[in-house]
Amino acid sequence: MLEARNLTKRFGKLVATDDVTVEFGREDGEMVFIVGPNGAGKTTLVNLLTGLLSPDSGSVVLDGTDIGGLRPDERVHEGLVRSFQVVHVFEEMTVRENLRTAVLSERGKTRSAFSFSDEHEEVESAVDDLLDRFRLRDREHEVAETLPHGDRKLLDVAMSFGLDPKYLLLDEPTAGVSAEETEHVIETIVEVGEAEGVTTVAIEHDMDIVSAYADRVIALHRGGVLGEGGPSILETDDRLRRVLLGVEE
Ligand SMILES: Nc1ncnc2c1ncn2[C@@H]1O[C@H](COP(=O)(O)OP(=O)(O)OP(=O)(O)O)[C@@H](O)[C@H]1O
Repeated sequence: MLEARNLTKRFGKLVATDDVTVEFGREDGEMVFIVGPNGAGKTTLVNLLTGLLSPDSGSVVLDGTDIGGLRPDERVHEGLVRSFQVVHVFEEMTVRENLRTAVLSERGKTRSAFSFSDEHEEVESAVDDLLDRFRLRDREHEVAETLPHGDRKLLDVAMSFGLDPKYLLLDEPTAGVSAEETEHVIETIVEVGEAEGVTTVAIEHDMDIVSAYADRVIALHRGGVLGEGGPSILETDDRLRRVLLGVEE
């Protein structure tokens, strides 16, 4: 279980995260969407969870342990992995080479336990697995910068996945992806998360996607939690609906 307990973050006078207490994670993983109008504090919350920002007060607790003292890279080793709104891939490397760097980085921890040839085989087979799961097999020898945006995004998420997350936090995975590719991208991410029991937490602005794929929705507004529940709250919670539509402050 990943928990935010009474997290507060201020930028000067602005309270970007206001006493937020939320939990993520079921035994078999879940798909959680964080929604809210521009400036609601969605990215700030993700940055606090992953350690890119330190809270002014409150704590981040992973499986019962306060991880506030851990750097972002140390949190990755604990299974807390994030990807950014802007794709972070090695542009001049092929899809396969990119995925290999992620798998090698994850294995850096255990490298001494393998002989070179065993390790080589295991790495390549982990890369094959990612290519298949993220439906990138046809593209494996293509250079990242030439990929359509949807596949670049999938490559980016696949690289995060190569780091063996228990919790995968995605900042707007469908941002900049064409309408035709959006469903393919989100469907693939949801499918892989479900198959591996990974809890995926995604910031999302497209309410059709949230309705279709969420196990749970957390709505933020002015830094605080406005509502939380199954995707039906998008219809049934009138205030929440109006805030998301931008017709109520
Ligand atoms: N580093 C910073 N310094 C000052 N203000 C910041 C900083 N980061 C975020 N903010 C402010 O904090 C508030 C919350 O920002 P945040 O990016 O978390 O919102 P968001 O819900 O992710 O918005 P969007 O949907 O537009 O990405 C905003 O008013 C933003 O301008």
